[in-house]
Amino acid sequence: MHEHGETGSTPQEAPQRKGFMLVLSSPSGAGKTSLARKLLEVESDIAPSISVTTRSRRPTETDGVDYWFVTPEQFTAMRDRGELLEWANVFGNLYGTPKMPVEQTLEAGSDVLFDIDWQGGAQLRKAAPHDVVCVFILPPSAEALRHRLRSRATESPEVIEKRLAGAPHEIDAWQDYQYVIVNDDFDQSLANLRAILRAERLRRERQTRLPEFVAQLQQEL
Ligand SMILES: Nc1ncnc2c1ncn2[C@@H]1O[C@H](COP(=O)(O)OP(=O)(O)OP(=O)(O)O)[C@@H](O)[C@H]1O
Ligand SMILES: Nc1nc2c(ncn2[C@@H]2O[C@H](COP(=O)(O)O)[C@@H](O)[C@H]2O)c(=O)[nH]1
Repeated sequence: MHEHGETGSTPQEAPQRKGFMLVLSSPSGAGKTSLARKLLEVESDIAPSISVTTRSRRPTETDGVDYWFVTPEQFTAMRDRGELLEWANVFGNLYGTPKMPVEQTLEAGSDVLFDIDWQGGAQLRKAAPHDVVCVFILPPSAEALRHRLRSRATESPEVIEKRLAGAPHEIDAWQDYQYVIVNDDFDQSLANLRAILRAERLRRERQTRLPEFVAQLQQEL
């Protein structure tokens, strides 16, 4: 039975949330970018962190949407000015997270979604252990990973083989992540990711108005 409004008491303001950082990492080609894109389409109150990178832009990518594409000099200058929340060298290119947009989104009470490697995940966990939720995405098999990376064909065959060769080492990080999703069926993986997001939003410590709400509730009873 829906009891709301039946007592005649004044409806109270809904408790508000504290935003958190949702980090997706995986070996290259496991599907984290596809899952991240879809999650942003179907969920609200979550914004992507747009990284800066020195990697060349793929034809399918847009500057300022997928990444901010910068020169090594621009990257180093940003890093040295302390403008990056984390950064790493991944497969010979530099990648980093601009600090200010993340801080602004969190302060506004929304969540931030990161598609970053294990080195970045470790740096964020160290900087803000209570505000980071880490999800590791695994491929269902070695063959599936090879197939996904090769058929995506966004890199040269040499770079694809380099990324595949690095996969066992990247996978080593899986035990540092709170959640693990084996990305076999895409829709199921998305549903699991949405379940994580929903549950993490309900954590007591993220519902910032709960103490007042509960105190008022107890007073009125
Ligand atoms: N569950 C899935 N089943 C089949 N194909 C998938 C699945 N998830 C993603 N893919 C495909 O696998 C390829 C790699 O996915 P994606 O680019 O999202 O990987 P990634 O983890 O972000 O890789 P990278 O780290 O290299 O950026 C894409 O072509 C994508 O469409
Ligand atoms: N530590 C960081 N890693 C990042 C960041 N942005 C992306 N990445 C990771 O790099 C690899 C390769 O990405 P690709 O787009 O070239 O395929 C992948 O694991 C990304 O998650 C970042 O800002 N920091």
